[in-house]
Amino acid sequence: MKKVAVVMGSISDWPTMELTANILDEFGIDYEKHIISAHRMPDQLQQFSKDAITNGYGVIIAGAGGAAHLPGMLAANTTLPVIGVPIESHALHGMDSLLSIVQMPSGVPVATTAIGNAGAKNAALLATEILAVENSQLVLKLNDFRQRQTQEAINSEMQF
Ligand SMILES: Nc1c(C(=O)O)ncn1[C@@H]1O[C@H](COP(=O)(O)O)[C@@H](O)[C@H]1O
Repeated sequence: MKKVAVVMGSISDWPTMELTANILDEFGIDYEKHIISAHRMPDQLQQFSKDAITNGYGVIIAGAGGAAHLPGMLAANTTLPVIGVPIESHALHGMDSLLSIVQMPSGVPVATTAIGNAGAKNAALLATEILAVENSQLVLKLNDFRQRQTQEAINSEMQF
C-alpha cells in the first residue's frame, strides 16, 4: 500500500496534525511526517513534492496556518491528491488559513478540510478513503469505524 505524507508548515502545527497521525495509526496506514514550509524552505518544498510519487506516497496531507500556501504549492508540484488542513491561527482563528487553502485557481486542486482538529481528523479519514479504492481491507476498517461512531452517538442519545 502507498504511504501518506503528513506535512506541516511549522512544528507549532503538530498538536493539530498529531490527530491526523493518530487516525492513520488506528487504520494501520504507513505515513511519514515532515516539517516543510513553502515560505521558509522553498527548495526543500520543491524537492519533496517533485519526488513524492517516486518515493512511494499515495496522498499528501498538508497542515498550515495563516498565509497557508503550503498545500497549494505542494499540489503545484505533484499530481498526487493533496488534502489541506487549515490550522486554527491565533490572530484570525483560522479564517486566514481556510481561505488561503480553499481558494485555489482552477487546474490545481487541493481538497480542503474544516479548520483545526476536526479537519485534521477528517484529512486522515479522507486519505484512508482514497487508499481504500484499491484496498478492500481498508473498506472493512472504514465500515467498522462508521458503525462504532454510530453506536457511540446512539449511546449518547440514550444516556441524555
Ligand atoms: N503557512 C505556513 C507556511 C507555508 O505555507 O509555507 N509555512 C509556515 N506556515 C505557518 O506559519 C504558522 C506559524 O508558524 P510559527 O509558529 O513557526 O511561527 C504555522 O501555522 C505554519 O503552518
